[in-house]
Amino acid sequence: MLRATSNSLTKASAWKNTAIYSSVRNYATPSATPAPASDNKEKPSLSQRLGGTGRGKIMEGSSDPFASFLANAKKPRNNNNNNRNGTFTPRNRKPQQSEDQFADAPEQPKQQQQQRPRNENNRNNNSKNRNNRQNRQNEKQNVEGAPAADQSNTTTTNNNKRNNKNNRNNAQNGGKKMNLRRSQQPQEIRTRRATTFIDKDIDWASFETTTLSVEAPETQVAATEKDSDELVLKDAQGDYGRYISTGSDLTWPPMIQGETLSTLVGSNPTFDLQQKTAFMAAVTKAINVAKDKQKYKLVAFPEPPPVSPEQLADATRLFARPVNFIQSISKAEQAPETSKPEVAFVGRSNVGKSTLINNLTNNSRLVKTSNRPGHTRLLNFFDVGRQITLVDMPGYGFKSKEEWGDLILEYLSTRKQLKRLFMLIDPVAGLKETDMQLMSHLDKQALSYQVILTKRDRLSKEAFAASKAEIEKYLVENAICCYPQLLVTGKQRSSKFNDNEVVANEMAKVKWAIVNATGITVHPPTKKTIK
Ligand SMILES: Nc1nc2c(ncn2[C@@H]2O[C@H](COP(=O)(O)OP(=O)(O)OP(=O)(O)O)[C@@H](O)[C@H]2O)c(=O)[nH]1
Ligand SMILES: [Mg+2]
Repeated sequence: MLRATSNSLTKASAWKNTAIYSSVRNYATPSATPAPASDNKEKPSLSQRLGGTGRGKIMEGSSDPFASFLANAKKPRNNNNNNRNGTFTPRNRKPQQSEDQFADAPEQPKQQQQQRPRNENNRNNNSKNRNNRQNRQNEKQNVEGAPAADQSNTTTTNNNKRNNKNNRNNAQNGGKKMNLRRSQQPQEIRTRRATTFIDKDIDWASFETTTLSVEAPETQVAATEKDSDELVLKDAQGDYGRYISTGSDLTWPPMIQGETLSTLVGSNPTFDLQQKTAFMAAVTKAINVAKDKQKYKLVAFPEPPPVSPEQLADATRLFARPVNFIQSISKAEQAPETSKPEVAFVGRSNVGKSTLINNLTNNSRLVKTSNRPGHTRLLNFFDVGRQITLVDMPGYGFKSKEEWGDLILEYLSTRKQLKRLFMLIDPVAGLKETDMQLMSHLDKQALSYQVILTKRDRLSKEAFAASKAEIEKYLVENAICCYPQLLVTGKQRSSKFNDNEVVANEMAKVKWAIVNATGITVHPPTKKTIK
């Protein structure tokens, strides 16, 4: 078991041994060793540096991310082996860890066995198929991240089509059903050591160095109309929308907590220095014009307006359009180059991410699902109606692997097309430590996310309401970039708990939330569809 409380480990060193730390270190806070808290007190605050009066807060226990960003912004980032500090860090090298830290993680040989062929179709095809060589070649391409869609161009026979279908499934599931000889497997796969990406045994909260809080709307002091006008951040509609992305229909409240934003902006590497500087200058100005600075705090989350029948119809129309698998990737830089807005689904393994994508698109065969946790192993991209992209992700927590966590975090940190992350939570299990840890990470990265409660059909009305209330309470008290409205999904089936009509309505709301997050206008129906 992973023991963060082990005497041999200090808290700080345990934190450094985690995947999320190493990812944050590489993408968010370039300095390898955070400066001690005492050092930070000496520095001028962020808003002071920007000409303000010093409300910008220096993060305790780590270097100011904005300062780090300034220091390192010009340095080219090498994705291979060199980190931003110019120090050599082999990509697969693990952070130092004590021998027993990942003692529960299965060693690699077991993993290799899992990746040996288990696909009935594949095996049959391989024994009978005269196009074995082509089949193997296709599989190899899959492993290397080649888009499955491209492979369909090469199909000429039925056998080949079957092979491609298998290969596509292989691609989506991380090559799990590969029929490669050991010597053909990429070195990277063979040498990996299985472990979980965020482990529940770690007391993550104790490693927090920054406290970001949200005040409930009732406790806020109303601004005068003039102040409000001055405080409105017009820039929010532009490049900075992502920091406070709430969808096109929402009006963001006039005041924003400068401390929170300075932390968020500073730690988000997606925007360039110029953008950050301009944005922070605007925030600093907004904070400074407030008459009583102590009273002006973040105005929590905006309330979402009710969804109109027309909006629901628009969303339903979009998801009735053709859906195509685009590509599976094992490295963030392989992500398809598309300008379409994107939403991604993240959550613990087995929470129902892949199933939700199937339900949304009404195609139960689009993504492979399984009651075995850890089924999806790559990021899978799907085009919906040529307007938006959906991304299915591997799960974290039970049966997850460190490299999947790295892949997810790298994708989240670098993908500009990403408009909102949908975070799935199973209300039967409730919020887990790993969920909270990810939320905290997203808050620091200023990535907006919305919670979807899955498996509604597995709980009675009362039990579901209780679980939902508990999760909502946590979000209100802790989450920052979380969209205020919780969504719900469940299987359409007759069970003593289930109300199919309610579940169908909820699904329409999820569809609308996606349309809203991406900010698209759904194309009107064509003449053909009107007939
Ligand atoms: N009853 C019920 N079962 C569900 C629901 N959604 C998913 N499941 C089941 O939960 C299991 C896991 O579903 P997946 O969609 O594969 O879960 P995942 O989050 O993609 O899992 P990984 O790929 O392993 O991370 C499957 O057996 C699904 O049938 C739901 O809303 N209700
Ligand atoms: Mg899945």
